[in-house]
Amino acid sequence: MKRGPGPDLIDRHAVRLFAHYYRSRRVRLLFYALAAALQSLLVLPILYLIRLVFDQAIPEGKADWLPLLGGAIVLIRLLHSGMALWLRGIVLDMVKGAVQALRQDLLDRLYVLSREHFNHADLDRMHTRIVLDSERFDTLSNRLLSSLLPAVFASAALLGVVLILNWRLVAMTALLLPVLAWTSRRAGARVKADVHDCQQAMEQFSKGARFTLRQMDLIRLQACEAREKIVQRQYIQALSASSRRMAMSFALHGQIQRNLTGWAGIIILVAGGTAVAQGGMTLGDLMSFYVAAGLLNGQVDALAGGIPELIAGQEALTKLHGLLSEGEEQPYPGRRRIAFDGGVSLRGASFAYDGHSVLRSVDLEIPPGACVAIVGPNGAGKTTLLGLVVGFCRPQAGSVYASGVAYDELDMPALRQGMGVVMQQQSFFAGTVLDNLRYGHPEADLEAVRAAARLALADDFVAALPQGYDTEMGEGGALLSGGERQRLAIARALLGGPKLLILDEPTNHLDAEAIARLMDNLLRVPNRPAILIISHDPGVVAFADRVYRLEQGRLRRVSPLHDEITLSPHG
Ligand SMILES: Nc1ncnc2c1ncn2[C@@H]1O[C@H](COP(=O)(O)OP(=O)(O)OP(=O)(O)O)[C@@H](O)[C@H]1O
Repeated sequence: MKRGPGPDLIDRHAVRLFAHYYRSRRVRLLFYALAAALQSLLVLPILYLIRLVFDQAIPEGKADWLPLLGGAIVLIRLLHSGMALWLRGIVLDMVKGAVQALRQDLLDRLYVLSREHFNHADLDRMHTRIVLDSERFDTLSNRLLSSLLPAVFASAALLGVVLILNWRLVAMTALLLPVLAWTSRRAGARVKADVHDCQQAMEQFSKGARFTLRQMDLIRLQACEAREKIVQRQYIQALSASSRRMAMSFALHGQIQRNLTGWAGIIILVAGGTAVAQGGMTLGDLMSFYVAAGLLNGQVDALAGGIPELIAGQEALTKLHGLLSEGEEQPYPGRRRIAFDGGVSLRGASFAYDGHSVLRSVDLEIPPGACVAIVGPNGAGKTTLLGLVVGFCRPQAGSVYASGVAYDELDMPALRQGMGVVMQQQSFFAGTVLDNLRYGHPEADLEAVRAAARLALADDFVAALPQGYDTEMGEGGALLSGGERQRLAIARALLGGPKLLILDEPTNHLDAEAIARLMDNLLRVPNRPAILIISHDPGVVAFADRVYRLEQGRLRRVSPLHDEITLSPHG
């Protein structure tokens, strides 16, 4: 597997993204930091009491002081614990709020991205990032605010204490600092590379598992079970090996830090013990110094031990930054809402996919209430043309208009409320027939749903299903036939009472009699919508008021009875 990123330990995009989600919480954060600092100061009276025990109570034989001093220390520790719990509550509120905001932004971002972006993106990877990396942001935030920030304050307070108690001893232990910094950087770079590899292996594994779940039919039909199992096993092995490597480098990092801070304790014992033996320091001073240094040691351990998690969180944030800032956005950002009458026109519209020209200066008029059919060979660009009408993509030249207003000005989600669309690949989710039909129109009552279903020739077969409209459809509508799905897709498109009905090959699962009945129904829909229909079926095209033929990027109007309507998909 490819090794991870270079030696730069800090990524500024990740830091900025983190700061972004805590900026609005900065007052709370400041309050929390002050409270955490106050909490860390509680160690001072404990150190003072320890000093009293060794410098006065024991040497002066004041045994009755000892329970009192011990009790005072216990009380201060209880106060410390109470504050710790209270601070934890504050941190959790902040962290969960920030994670919620990040997840919201990630999902909101999806609605901004264009259809082309989704067509090109690795959706499984995007899914893994949204779910796992936002969880890593949670872990990172918790670690940073709950343990690292208090550890910084506590370390500062304890450092002050040990400096006051004996700065020479501190200076001696400070000799270890350059070693600490150097090893930390080296070990950190290794941790970063291993974290990167492990997160990539996790994405690959997740992607593989989702492929198996989604493409089981394909795998079986192509007899690829054995091959898939080998590939999945490789992903699992890679994940296992990289997560082991990552855990080992976390452990190595921790051990190096712990050893170095442990050496500091030895220096204190040797140098401090010598000072006491030579009368340069009291035993009480040494004991409180030793306890303070021990506590400082614990805090430094907490700081150093958190570094691997910070690195893992940073990696996650870098990827999330990419998700939030990259990608092609939806083509029409307009806000204007209009009373849409179903009329759409394209004027001089040209469209190319990455330089591959599909539509050339196309003019198309769909008057309100008219039925317009488009025919043409496979790959001519009919679905692309439909994408322009729906506003999924915008022409590189020319414009599209709804009721005479350019799409550039329009609020597209509002405009689409006036459209009913049946794409070639219908979208159904695991849920009941009713859930699927009402998607987008939750207010529709059962009678309205049934009326739409009757027009789409779906009501009879749905009523005959075991649970009628409450029958489960399965993922993608897998529990129904192709023709049944097609009728339901048309019913859903009709449900909102659209002004423009757009149908891309809506009848390829229907027989001639069903097509005739369906077309007849569509033309008798109350408040008849305009209809744009792409079809190779003569039975469909015969119902159209206008027929256009799309070939080699050009759209020509042809007579419905004319020979030019070659309906074969092959031209
Ligand atoms: N998202 C895309 N990115 C790049 N090229 C695309 C994309 N979608 C379609 N194409 C290409 O654009 C051309 C027109 O495709 P389109 O789907 O519009 O044709 P069509 O007339 O609807 O075909 P069919 O009758 O087979 O459904 C084809 O050459 C196709 O390969």
